[in-house]
Amino acid sequence: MTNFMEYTQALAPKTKRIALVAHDHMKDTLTQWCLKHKANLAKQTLCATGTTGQRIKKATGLEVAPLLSGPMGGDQQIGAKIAEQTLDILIFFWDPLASMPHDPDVKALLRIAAVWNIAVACNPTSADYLITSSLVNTSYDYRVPDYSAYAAGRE
Ligand SMILES: O=C(CO)COP(=O)(O)O
Repeated sequence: MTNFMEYTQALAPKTKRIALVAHDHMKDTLTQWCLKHKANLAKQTLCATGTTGQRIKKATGLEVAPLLSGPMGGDQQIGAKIAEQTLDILIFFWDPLASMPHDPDVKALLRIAAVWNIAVACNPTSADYLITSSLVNTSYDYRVPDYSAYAAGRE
């Protein structure tokens, strides 16, 4: 298995670290989206949950660091990267028309992405806007929220 941290450290600081995830009915959509933005994505550091990553790799030839399959803990692995501040962007085409056995993991991933103020896109239109943003290919450093006042208020 390729080490995502090694990728991250070896690449230029402008490179954004992006996680790609799609539920089964959305995998074709994400694969098409990756083909459309292949040139841009090739400049970034990519990781993906198991099955999603295999599909993207096969369709695009992009280098994608593999994680576990979503229901087996892949969503949680991505959540851990966000909490450790080693991920900048989450592209997650979750399925709005199906329930998932690992729904708590899906919800936890979206929650932790909001907590750490990372960029998230959940559909192709938002993902188009995000990946074509001038911020993607700069060393723009997003602000990590300060929740100390909130924590103090709860004591
Ligand atoms: O279930 C997923 C995200 O919640 C995606 O997992 P796979 O990429 O392994 O299908």
